[in-house]
Amino acid sequence: MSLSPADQAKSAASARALTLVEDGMTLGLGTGSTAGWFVRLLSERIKRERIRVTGVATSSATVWLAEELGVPLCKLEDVERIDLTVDGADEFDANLNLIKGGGAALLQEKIVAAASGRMVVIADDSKRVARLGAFPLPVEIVRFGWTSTRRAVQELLNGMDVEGREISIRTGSAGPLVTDEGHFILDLHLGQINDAPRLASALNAIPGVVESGLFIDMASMVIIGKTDGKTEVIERVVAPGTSVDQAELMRNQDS
Ligand SMILES: O=C(CO)[C@H](O)[C@H](O)COP(=O)(O)O
Repeated sequence: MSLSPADQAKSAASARALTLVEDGMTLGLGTGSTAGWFVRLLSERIKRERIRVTGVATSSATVWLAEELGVPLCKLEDVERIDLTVDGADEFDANLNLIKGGGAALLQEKIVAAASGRMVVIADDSKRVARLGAFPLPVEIVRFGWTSTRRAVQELLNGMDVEGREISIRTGSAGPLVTDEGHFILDLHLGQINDAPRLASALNAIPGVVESGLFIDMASMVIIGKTDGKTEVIERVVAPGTSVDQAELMRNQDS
């Protein structure tokens, strides 16, 4: 079967991430088309090599996919720790900070990533940016009083170093889209975010905001799949959670 260039890139990144998987691991399974590739390749490896791994899914969509492909799952509440999470991203920058949530799964994705020893992002080159923000930033909010929360987010943006300030409510087939956790999503059209850590903290301080799609200092590695099947790895050498200023990043190119 010949793959489209986009799928070639996603599958190359996923195959490289699969080499990090060891027998006996508990794995966080991300959401989206790239993470879907990882789940498919993982299922093939489980069947081929009979490795015993357990997945923790980050969305109902990933639960369905993993179940269909025979990848064993457990709930996050039933495990003490996740060894490795592999997930996609909507944008990543040179500090390995991310925008996630294009697939509306940012809340479970962030909880799973935070519970993981290591978060590895798989992506193609289109997700690499000099500054985060061209992709609308998803912010998950509770439904109660959501228009007040939107106003509070708007007021916050007025004092933030961003390029644009438009906010939209994400819609599904019948009004506002409801996430797996029963919330709404605001999409913040910011163009460019000049201080992502500050914006992430400020958003989380607003009552009614559950989480934003800014993943700051959470990823330890980004694997970039190329359309020719090669990969590039960007790795954070220091432990996740250390400040960006201290983070030294190492690049290595596959041949
Ligand atoms: O954050 C996500 C879902 O909430 C996805 O990881 C992100 O949207 C990337 O998806 P894709 O791999 O399909 O481009």
